[in-house]
Amino acid sequence: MTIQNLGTPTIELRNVVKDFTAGGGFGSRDTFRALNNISLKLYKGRSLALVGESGCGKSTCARLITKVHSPSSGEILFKGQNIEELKGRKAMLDYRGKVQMVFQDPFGSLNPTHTIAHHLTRPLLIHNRVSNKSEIPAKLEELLNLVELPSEHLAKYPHQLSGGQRQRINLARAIAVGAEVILADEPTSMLDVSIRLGVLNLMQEMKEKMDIGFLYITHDLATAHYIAEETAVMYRGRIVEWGDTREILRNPTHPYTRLLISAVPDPDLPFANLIESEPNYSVSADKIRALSLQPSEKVIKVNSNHFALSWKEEAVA
Ligand SMILES: Nc1ncnc2c1ncn2[C@@H]1O[C@H](COP(=O)(O)OP(=O)(O)OP(=O)(O)O)[C@@H](O)[C@H]1O
Repeated sequence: MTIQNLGTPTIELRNVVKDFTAGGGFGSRDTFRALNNISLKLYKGRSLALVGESGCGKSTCARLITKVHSPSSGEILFKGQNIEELKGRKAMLDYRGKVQMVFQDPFGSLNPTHTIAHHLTRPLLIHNRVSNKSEIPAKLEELLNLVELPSEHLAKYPHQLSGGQRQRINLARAIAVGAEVILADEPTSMLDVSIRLGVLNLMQEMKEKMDIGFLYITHDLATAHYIAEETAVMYRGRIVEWGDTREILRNPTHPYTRLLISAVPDPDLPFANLIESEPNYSVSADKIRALSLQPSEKVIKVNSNHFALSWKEEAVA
């Protein structure tokens, strides 16, 4: 499917800027620009990977989408409607049900004193996902089935499950409230390497079978190709390269993306085969970071769905 005929995005960010203000001494106030002119689109049944190192602004994007913060300027649209216009308890409950977050620490978002059944029953009731309480047991079984866990887990407590199983419960909870979009913030980075792929595969299935759209937030470009058709590479509050994930991996164009790829430690990763030329980037990482900071609004079109912000080439040479 080409990007042109995907319909209205479920979530769209248009030229979003986020400034944080910190109180300085003697009443002065410092402003820090965490997001600088961010535009992106998330479609149902597709994934967008938001990739970048710590502090680049990935989680701030998610916090703006979930209305924890408001943008300083720019717009965030849900199915074409500016989310700033969502007012009232019902509209907010509806939006919060449809736009769900899954966090890095699968234990942190579960209450150790409650069973898995309790964790899944509450959202079903709060978001009116069952018309009668008698429907709950079947619904709980269905949810566990969807995330490929045996129904015996319903009676267990979070500490009795593995990290991967707990993350599956968090995904089940998002399904329980009727999520159309899941903002998954480093969802596998605290899991053992051996079970990461299983969770990514489950997200892939949720995307394909339930038409859920994912914003997959990660510092690890190597995992983006598992579930994300598209990728946006962020550096210090800006998206420096974006478009088709395989195109970006095959032909990384912005020096910062090349730096990220050259930092992937494992040459045996399947995605390493996607890079046609060895990204033997001999310039220093500090130099690339410095040049990536130089403001540029000029966009290089690499192909129909692959773009990069321009940079001063002589600064890399
Ligand atoms: N509420 C806040 N007040 C002030 N600064 C903030 C606030 N939230 C985030 N920041 C700053 O904005 C920048 C981006 O933070 P953010 O958490 O979005 O980064 P990130 O890419 O998600 O990093 P990580 O992968 O470490 O979570 C950081 O420099 C952070 O210190």
